[in-house]
Amino acid sequence: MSESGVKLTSVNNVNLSFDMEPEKLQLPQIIINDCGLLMQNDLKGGGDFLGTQIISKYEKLEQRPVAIRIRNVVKYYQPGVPTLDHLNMTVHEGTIYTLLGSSGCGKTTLLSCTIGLQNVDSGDIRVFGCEPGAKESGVPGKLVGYMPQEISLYPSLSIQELLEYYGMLYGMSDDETQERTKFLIQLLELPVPSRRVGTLSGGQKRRVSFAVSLLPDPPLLILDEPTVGVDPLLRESIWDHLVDLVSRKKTTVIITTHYVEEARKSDMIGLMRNGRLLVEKSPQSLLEEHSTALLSPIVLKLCRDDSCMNLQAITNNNKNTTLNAIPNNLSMMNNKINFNSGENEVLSVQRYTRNISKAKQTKNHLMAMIKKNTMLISRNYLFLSFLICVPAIQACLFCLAVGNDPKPLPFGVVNEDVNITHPCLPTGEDEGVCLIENLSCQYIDKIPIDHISLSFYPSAKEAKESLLMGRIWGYMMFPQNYSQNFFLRATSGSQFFDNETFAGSNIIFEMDATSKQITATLIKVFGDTYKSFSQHLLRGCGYDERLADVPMQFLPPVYGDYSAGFRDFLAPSLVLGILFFFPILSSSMQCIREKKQGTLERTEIAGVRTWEILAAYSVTESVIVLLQTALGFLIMAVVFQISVKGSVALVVALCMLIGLSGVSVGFLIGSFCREETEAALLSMAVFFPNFILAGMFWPLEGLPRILQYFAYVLPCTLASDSVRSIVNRGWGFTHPKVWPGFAVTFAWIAAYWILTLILQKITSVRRRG
Ligand SMILES: Nc1ncnc2c1ncn2[C@@H]1O[C@H](COP(=O)(O)OP(=O)(O)OP(=O)(O)O)[C@@H](O)[C@H]1O
Repeated sequence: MSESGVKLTSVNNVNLSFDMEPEKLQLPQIIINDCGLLMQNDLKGGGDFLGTQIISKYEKLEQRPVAIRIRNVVKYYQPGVPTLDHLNMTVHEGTIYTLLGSSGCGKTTLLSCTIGLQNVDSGDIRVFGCEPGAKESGVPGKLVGYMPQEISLYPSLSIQELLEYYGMLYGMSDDETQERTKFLIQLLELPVPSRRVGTLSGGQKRRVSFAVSLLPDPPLLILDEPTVGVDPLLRESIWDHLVDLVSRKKTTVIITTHYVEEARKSDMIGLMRNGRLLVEKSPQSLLEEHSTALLSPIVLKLCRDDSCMNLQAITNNNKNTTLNAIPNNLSMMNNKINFNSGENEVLSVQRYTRNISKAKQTKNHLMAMIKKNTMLISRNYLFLSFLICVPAIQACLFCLAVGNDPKPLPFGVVNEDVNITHPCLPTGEDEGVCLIENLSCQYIDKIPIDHISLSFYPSAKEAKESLLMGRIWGYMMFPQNYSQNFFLRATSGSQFFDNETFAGSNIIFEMDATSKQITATLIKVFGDTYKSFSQHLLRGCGYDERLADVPMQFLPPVYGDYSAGFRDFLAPSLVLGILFFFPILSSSMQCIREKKQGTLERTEIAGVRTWEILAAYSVTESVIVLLQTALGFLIMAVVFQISVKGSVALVVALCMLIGLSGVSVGFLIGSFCREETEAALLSMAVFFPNFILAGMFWPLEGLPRILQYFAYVLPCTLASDSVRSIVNRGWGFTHPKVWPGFAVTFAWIAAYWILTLILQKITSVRRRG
């Protein structure tokens, strides 16, 4: 400004000059400069604004204690392209600091670094004298209210529930929360508090988001574009409220906006461009310096000046220097001028720290999140019932489909022992009668027709053709004179009999053995049939039927039943496997949903730690796992008659532990996946090797030796062994086959938690670094 008036001159063809005294600048003037800048000087309404009263306020402002001090901060997302470029900024206590700047200039990044969500590559940030993110800094935490640019709210909660949730997180009493809610609803003209956030308009959602940041009445408010989508009247009242907060409570506010003129109500304006602060001045001094009543032309001019200076610098430097040596132009100049507030008192965080014990804080956080999780889950009735019933449905389907004897199996018969035109007639029981003719018919008669469906063929050639065509699983052939040969063989005692008799007394089988289960079933059925046929023959002919027995005696089993099927082996571990899988999926999805909708970050900004989030989710998921376990075992007991021989409580405890293990894996997956599909694929990739190798489907002894060692370290192997031991053998916790299942699952949960916390730490350091 020249002594004679306002004279703005800039470089590179931007020539602005007002050759008149300031007091003459009373009438609106429009000046179009060389850069096409439109400037309006309307000091009619702005006269008071530029008065001495305001200037003296600014002078006072600089003497106030410093709430936020940012020095020489550099931050890169991409190497070589600084998002924050040696940025300096000072925010005094009880002031509104407006950050202006074009889209992408780094405002949000600067705010994130200020509240400790991101770290900087170099430089120093102090908030109330502490490094943000440091222990006891209170930032992120209860000292800061942050309104992110995105909505970041739970759509299925009502406004009331949402404010109650954040109230609890911030350790507010119920009365306090109610009072603040009432006030904020009135101030921000929010809809009725029972309205769900998901049903609100974009502008209403933003106001709710604003209300959340104002709720705890923190000493520091960081608001990223709070007035976007808000009508002018409401915008006015929001600003009035901020001004009131600042003057009454000495709240410090940093706000970003694209509505430049809003910034008039702030105490300080910081104009950012390309990661640098071009100017840090009060709106009044800016208006006065540029002799205009509007801020937008000043912002435009400063940006253009900066562009022009950069261009000039590049041109000059092209001649004799490298690009790196280009000075920071306006920002450097401004930084030198404005950042001399080193002597100011720096606010101490102790001033704001309320004496609240760590335990009480953790309790508040846990209670709030458990309540919120319960509300979110219970809101979606359909999904909840699906979640609870799915393991039981899966177990039912498995029990129905797996482990039953395959039947009836089509099988061929070629009987050369009898006249084919007169195949076997039913022999009946003929108990006590020694029938030694048509023995083949007696054998066929003993075959259980519900298991084997017989088809008769005139010759082996035709039966084989049918077998090759896949119409039958095999055929049996009784050779000619089978009855005589068999009788001779059976009655020869210790005498030798010729090879012809031996061969002629065998039933010949030829089969398709591609299915192990079917082949095993057929061999067992035909073996059992032979035994009952022999016993019948021996009995009828006056011999001891025990001669038909294999000379081995099997005592009754100590555990289980010789007739038990595959289902009895599979069912307990199957339920365990399903209870492991579903929590992996649901918790990884929830984690990603919270990340994507920004609510996880918002919860962290409220000072909640990762382990608390994990613990709260574990509690709500445990209730679901409990219901899933109860329903799964109830259906298995009632429908499939699988009884639990041991302690039901022990089975439930192990199932819950496995469910928690699933929740923890889910969180681990959710921590490093960005999309739901990635998480779903990874969940399956984690689950299936576990399911297959953990001896859930097939005995571990069936695995190659080297895989067996590997299988023992998997999370579900010993647990599955344990659950089988409890259900089928009735063993107690102290049995060496039972407690390791609990111990290993517990150890795995601890390992998942540690890994998740480490991962969170790394990602947050990377996010910050
Ligand atoms: N996580 C990230 N990874 C990589 N680049 C990022 C990331 N976040 C922001 N950026 C980039 O950093 C620059 C500054 O972004 P930032 O969000 O801070 O700008 P802004 O001034 O807040 O913009 P707007 O006014 O549009 O919100 C942009 O170029 C943006 O693309």
